[in-house]
Amino acid sequence: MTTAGDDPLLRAEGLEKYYETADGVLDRLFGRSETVRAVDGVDLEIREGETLGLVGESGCGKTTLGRTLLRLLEPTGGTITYRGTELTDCAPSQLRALRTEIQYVFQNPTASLNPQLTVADIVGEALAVHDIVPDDRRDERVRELLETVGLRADHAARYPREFSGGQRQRIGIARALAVEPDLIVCDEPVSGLDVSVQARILNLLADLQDQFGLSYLFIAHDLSVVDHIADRVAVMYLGGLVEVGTTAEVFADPSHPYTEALLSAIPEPDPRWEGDRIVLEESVPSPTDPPSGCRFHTRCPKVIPPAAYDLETDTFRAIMALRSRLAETDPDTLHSRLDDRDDAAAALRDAHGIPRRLHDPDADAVLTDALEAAVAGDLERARRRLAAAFETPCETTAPELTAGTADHPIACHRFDERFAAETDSNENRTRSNGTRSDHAQ
Ligand SMILES: Nc1ncnc2c1ncn2[C@@H]1O[C@H](COP(=O)(O)OP(=O)(O)OP(=O)(O)O)[C@@H](O)[C@H]1O
Repeated sequence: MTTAGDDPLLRAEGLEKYYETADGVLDRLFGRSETVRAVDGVDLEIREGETLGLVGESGCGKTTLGRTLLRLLEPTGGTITYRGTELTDCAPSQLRALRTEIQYVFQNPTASLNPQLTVADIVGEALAVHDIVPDDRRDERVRELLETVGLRADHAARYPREFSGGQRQRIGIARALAVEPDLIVCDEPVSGLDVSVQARILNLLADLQDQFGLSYLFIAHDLSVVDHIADRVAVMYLGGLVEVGTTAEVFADPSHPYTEALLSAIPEPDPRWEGDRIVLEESVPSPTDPPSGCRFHTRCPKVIPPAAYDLETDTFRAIMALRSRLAETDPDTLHSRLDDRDDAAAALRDAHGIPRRLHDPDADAVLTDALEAAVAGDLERARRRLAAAFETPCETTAPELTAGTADHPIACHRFDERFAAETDSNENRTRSNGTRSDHAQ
């Protein structure tokens, strides 16, 4: 279906969409506004005739990216090029013309269809606005479109409320098709529908693609849906893409730890999937204050431990959790909780799942010193000691979507040669886990 190697149909480079949360002038005046970095430097290509799946947890910025690509939302940075024309520079009249070529199918068909209008009006409106067919042919064209999406021609006279969820989504698809687009952004088009209805809508989209040579950006949080429909998949985390590749490759051999975790969470994983189930702790951090370096490092099961110490990833993750707990803790609160405990330092280790003695004596000495400082009330020293000693490259350097291959790029230091030494020594530790474990000490 794809024509890899040709110029892409649409290309986004360094695309950004930041929201300002200030409600008005007063909020801005008193500095009560926050910047939500919903899409933060995305490079993306959609190729002619392909379906590109866009996946990620709720709040990662998928909808914002989809809508910004069409300039339904104004980008705050970066460029979007469609068939060689830069959308970000387009005058409104040119953009209106291009809108016939790129369409959007909304997640919630009920909310996106005006309940006051008949189906003929809803689908016909697009024909009229863009002057697609002469007025006297409009009704006929609406009836044809309804039949194309598997509805009956006589449904034209009815109102959206008279249809089921799946039928409403077909109306949304007919409306998008009316202007004879080349590219349709489908935003969770089957979520909320029964599984059997989902399958019928997905089949319809595939048939329409074959019939009209359409390209799709298919946004979904359900990876099994994407596995069925997408040629390639782009994985999004907290405003950025972390991995892009063919669906077959990404599903069979996910590289980014975030992709691995998403795939492992599918209720009935793909038979090609051979990894363990990975439970991601906590939810996606706020895009108003995203973590430094790799945004996923705070949740990453494979975060790279510092090269200076011989630490297993699990132990290092536990130390990171202690670090972030101490960074957030008020000194008085900590002191009052630990004050009357002789074993306060050991209790802090236990509470975070850190072994009473680390295998690496140097690492243990730093940790012991930091815990003693914390227990003595010198939280600042504890924080400094931990931050200086237990710093991961994942928190200091943001990975770019350049590791891996050109066709399967991955934004993860584990695939970046610059961090090969750290990654290799960590992999060796993990492999030798059977013979030695921090937790066995
Ligand atoms: N109009 C807005 N103003 C401020 N913040 C917004 C706005 N719209 C979305 N956001 C925030 O931007 C981030 C990305 O939201 P977005 O809806 O694009 O994510 P998503 O991956 O599509 O999530 P979902 O699957 O839940 O729709 C979220 O933190 C969201 O709260």
